[in-house]
Amino acid sequence: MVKNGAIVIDKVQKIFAGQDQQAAQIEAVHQVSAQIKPGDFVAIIGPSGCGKSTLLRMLAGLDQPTSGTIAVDEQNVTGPSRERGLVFQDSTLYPWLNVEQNVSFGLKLAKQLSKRKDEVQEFIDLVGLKGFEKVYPNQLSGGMQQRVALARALINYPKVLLFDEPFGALDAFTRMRLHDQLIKIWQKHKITMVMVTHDVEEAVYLADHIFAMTPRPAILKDIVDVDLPHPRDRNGEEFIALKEKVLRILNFTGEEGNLNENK
Ligand SMILES: Nc1ncnc2c1ncn2[C@@H]1O[C@H](COP(=O)(O)OP(=O)(O)OP(=O)(O)O)[C@@H](O)[C@H]1O
Repeated sequence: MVKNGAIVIDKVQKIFAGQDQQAAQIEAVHQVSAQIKPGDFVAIIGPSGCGKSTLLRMLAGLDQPTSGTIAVDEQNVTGPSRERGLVFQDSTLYPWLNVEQNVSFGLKLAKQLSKRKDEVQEFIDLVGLKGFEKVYPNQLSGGMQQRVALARALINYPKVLLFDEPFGALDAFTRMRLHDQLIKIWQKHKITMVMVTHDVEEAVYLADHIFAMTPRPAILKDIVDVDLPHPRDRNGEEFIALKEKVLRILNFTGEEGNLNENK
């Protein structure tokens, strides 16, 4: 199978209507243009409420730009597609289905389960959940639930995987383990990854390119390239210098409230 996953974002703007006629419109994303090459890992970082999730939702096809276009492999994104997998912070697993059933749910809907049953186990193994096939979501830790969500997205062989703070609710130790697992999966499957995160260290640890956004409306302020081999040393000089560079671009001075909602 030919895997691409090239993304072209062209002058994308998103304006939300106010709640009623008197309420002001909200411009969440302003004229963002960028190109993401197949197999790149991009992190989108910016202040809370700046418009990161809105941009990601438009990449997913869950929202449409007010103006501008987004294309994946030269096809305009007009709605959700199995070729663009999604993993959110609170990935909702079906509580009445066990791990195996959650991962295979999409295959069952597409009537492909009997043909591709072996792959269900393959992806459960890939995310490190061997032995947990019959366990239900309420018996899993948050990190394990996120890995089920990842396996569920991966089984569709997406060209692009979109993440909205997938590890935001996890403790630091679990998050670091999942970072390493995700990098291995990314290297094996060569999927284009786009991850919204608040965490500068997470961005520098995972991404090839970091899109630094301004406070709302999100404008692409700068792109920081991270040219360090994996696995990256979080305490390495270059790593720390890159973290500082991103923080400088985001104008983070260390003062309280600096990375919080701006308006
Ligand atoms: N459906 C909507 N209708 C109206 N306004 C919206 C809608 N979705 C988002 N917004 C507004 O757009 C702005 C950007 O929101 P968005 O969720 O994209 O920010 P974010 O950068 O992802 O924030 P955070 O990091 O806190 O999750 C916010 O002011 C938000 O209130």
